[in-house]
Amino acid sequence: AYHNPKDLKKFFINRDQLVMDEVELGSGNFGCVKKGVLKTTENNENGQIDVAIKVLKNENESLVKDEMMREAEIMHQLSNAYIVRMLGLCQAESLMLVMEMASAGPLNKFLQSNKSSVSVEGIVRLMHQVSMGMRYLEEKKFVHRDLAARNVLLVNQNFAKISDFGLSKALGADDRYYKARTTGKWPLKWYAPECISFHKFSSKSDVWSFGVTMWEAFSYGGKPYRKMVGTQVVDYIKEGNRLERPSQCPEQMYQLMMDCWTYNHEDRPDFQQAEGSMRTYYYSICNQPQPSCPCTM
Ligand SMILES: CS(=O)(=O)c1ccc(Nc2nc(N[C@H]3CCCC[C@@H]3N)nc3cc[nH]c(=O)c23)cc1
Repeated sequence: AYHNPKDLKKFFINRDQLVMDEVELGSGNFGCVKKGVLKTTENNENGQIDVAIKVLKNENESLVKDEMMREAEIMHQLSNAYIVRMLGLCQAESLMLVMEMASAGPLNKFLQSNKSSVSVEGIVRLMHQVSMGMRYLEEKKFVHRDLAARNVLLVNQNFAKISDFGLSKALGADDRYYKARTTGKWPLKWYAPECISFHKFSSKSDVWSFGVTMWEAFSYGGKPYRKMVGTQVVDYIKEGNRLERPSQCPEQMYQLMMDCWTYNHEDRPDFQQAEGSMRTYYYSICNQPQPSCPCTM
């Protein structure tokens, strides 16, 4: 179970501050994510913030509740422009995780329905933002363990944020990886070989997932390894095969993806290197002068 729940105490929101829509934004095996509004009284100004509320379905299971508390504890330690923020927890009809709203939703869905209006340069910008968020996680020694286009959310078509920390782990100060004791419902198509063979998760395995997420983005929300199931992908990769270059994907971006899919994690780039490659390429193609921080679009 999580420790020091009192740290999260000041993050508890009382139920009458929340107005929940019936609209369901998405769902997973934990429950669902709903649209809502958080009423605030910042410096006695009555305001309200759009929020996304993660609601547990079978609340009674303390296991699921513990998992959400651990997710909250991780998000509580993160503060970065390219990572979805947690606003607080609410214990009411069920336990709820109140998060920042990214109203354009998951990257894969957005690209599937906006192929014509998002340029390759726009995708490079979004994936550079994801690499900056992941570089921050790497520096803070957190492993995400579920990086995929479905878990990259868009504020708008120029601004991406990493979400869904349900599988994330904080590494010990001198740990180089997290060792999972049991396997779960794992997104095998996004997992590096060492995750599947040895259950070892590190920022280097997140780099592998970043490569698959890049492939999804440059395929405008395409599904990776279309004709295969997860276990077939393991052999496909072992034999040296990799996802093919999406038709719109620039050579340099495909080269970076291939580097992210280096079989041996020691020879894979880390996010400091991957972010540097993304930044160099992005600045080389975008024609407008660079604002100090790309998120001030
Ligand atoms: C374009 S849309 O109206 O379909 C739409 C869909 C989803 C969202 N937003 C979110 N979705 C989801 N969906 C989860 C649901 C469970 C599977 C993984 C998804 N990332 N998690 C979060 C979390 C924090 N903040 C969010 O805004 C958020 C916004 C709009």
